Amino acid sequence: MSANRQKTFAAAAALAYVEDGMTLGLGSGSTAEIFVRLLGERIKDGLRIQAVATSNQTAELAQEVGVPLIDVDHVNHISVTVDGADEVDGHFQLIKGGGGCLLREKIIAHASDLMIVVIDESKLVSRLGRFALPVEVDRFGFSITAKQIYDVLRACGIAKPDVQLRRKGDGLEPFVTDGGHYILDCACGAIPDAAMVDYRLKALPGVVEHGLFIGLARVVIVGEDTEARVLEL
Ligand SMILES: O=C(CO)[C@H](O)[C@H](O)COP(=O)(O)O
Repeated sequence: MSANRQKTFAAAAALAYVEDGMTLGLGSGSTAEIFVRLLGERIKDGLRIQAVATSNQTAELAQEVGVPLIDVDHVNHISVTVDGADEVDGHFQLIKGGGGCLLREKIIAHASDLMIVVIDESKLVSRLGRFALPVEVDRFGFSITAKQIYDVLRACGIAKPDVQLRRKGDGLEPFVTDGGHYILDCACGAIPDAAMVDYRLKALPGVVEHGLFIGLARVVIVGEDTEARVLEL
């Protein structure tokens, strides 16, 4: 069955958490985009909400489908954020950033009363690390930072980390985030202690943010072939 169908079940189930008058955080990526489109339909039917977007791409889509956006610096309170993920483990720890939006996604998730993650079944893992961990870094001295990240990952028990600068589709130019930073994709294989990696990466001066989301998600909605399964912490 298609991942797209599963993503649609998950995104549709997240609408049950949306109430009139809320300010929502809108995640990024294909599953979050399905949610934004469904939200746009609800708004046409009379739902009244406002939203902040976690990427320029999501902001453009929200405008296209009629979801009212508010400037992030004019937001007092975010009730619910709905976002996708690249991996989710049994403790609701996530790897995010496959789309390169992890910094804004983490800022908004952290500021929200509730983060809901919407995924297809393929994203559930017993241990994080099969998906390369994205780390957003300042462009200045990124090669130095890459070496430091390698050393941190080794010190965290990852035997052979592979740290690669993310490039655009053409493979020539580095990928640049909405915030103007580079992404280093760190293939780890498996991450034995995600909390330690989180702590030690954040201590590096060149690291702006990384894609480990720990202690943020409280609801995970897994799209399956015929329905969505709602997991709550
Ligand atoms: O973290 C993200 C973007 O930075 C996305 O949420 C993540 O990559 C999942 O995307 P998709 O729903 O397309 O599989």
